[in-house]
Amino acid sequence: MAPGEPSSPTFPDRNFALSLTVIRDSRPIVISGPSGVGKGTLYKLLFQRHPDTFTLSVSHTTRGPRPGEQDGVDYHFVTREAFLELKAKNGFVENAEFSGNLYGTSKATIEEQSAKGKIVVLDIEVEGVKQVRASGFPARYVFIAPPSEEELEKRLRGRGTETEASIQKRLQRAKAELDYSKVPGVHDRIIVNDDLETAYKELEDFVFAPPPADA
Ligand SMILES: Nc1ncnc2c1ncn2[C@@H]1O[C@H](COP(=O)(O)OP(=O)(O)OP(=O)(O)O)[C@@H](O)[C@H]1O
Repeated sequence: MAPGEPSSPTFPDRNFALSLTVIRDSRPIVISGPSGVGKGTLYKLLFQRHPDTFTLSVSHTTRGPRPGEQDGVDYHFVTREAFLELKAKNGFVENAEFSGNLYGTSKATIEEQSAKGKIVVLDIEVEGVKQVRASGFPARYVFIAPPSEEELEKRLRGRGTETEASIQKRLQRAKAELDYSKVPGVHDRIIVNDDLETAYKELEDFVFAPPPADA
């Protein structure tokens, strides 16, 4: 190029180009799928490659904070009484009890996080997905499926975070989750997480797609 000649912008890669894309559909994104399928891996990549665009929803819980956990960052830590009061006021899009503790995603939290200009991502279980759908709260739904049950088991074992009993419980639950994912109209997109980069690109394309006319 001759000195003084105007330069045309060139993008080093597609990720950089996409990171400049303004997201057109601002509804929260509900990600579900069996434990160990790679949901966290996929949305962490999305957050990393598009800084300041997304935020993970902060749940309410009645369990006590673990060392290092911060109120308002990891969870909103509340008393059982406060949780039930909010639930009575229809303040949750979804809630559930696990091991004697209550967990839920509040409408106010999603609205506050959205008001900061971020796209809120919810990582929730199938029962939660059903509740968000039933609540009528506007959202889009993506299900992450494993290439096979064998591969799911391999990933759960490979992660090294679960006991044998926990692995069996998660695999059992995975069967019901995979069955539910086949019900027409529940999810807007089903992504098979076989090759990570391929699955990531599918997620990225879904997330940056314009809203449908009826959304
Ligand atoms: N496409 C892939 N190919 C191979 N391994 C993968 C792939 N995606 C994720 N993994 C691995 O699978 C394991 C489970 O992934 P991850 O923890 O993201 O699952 P998850 O769906 O978020 O699970 P949970 O619901 O229990 O939090 C991790 O060790 C991760 O590195």
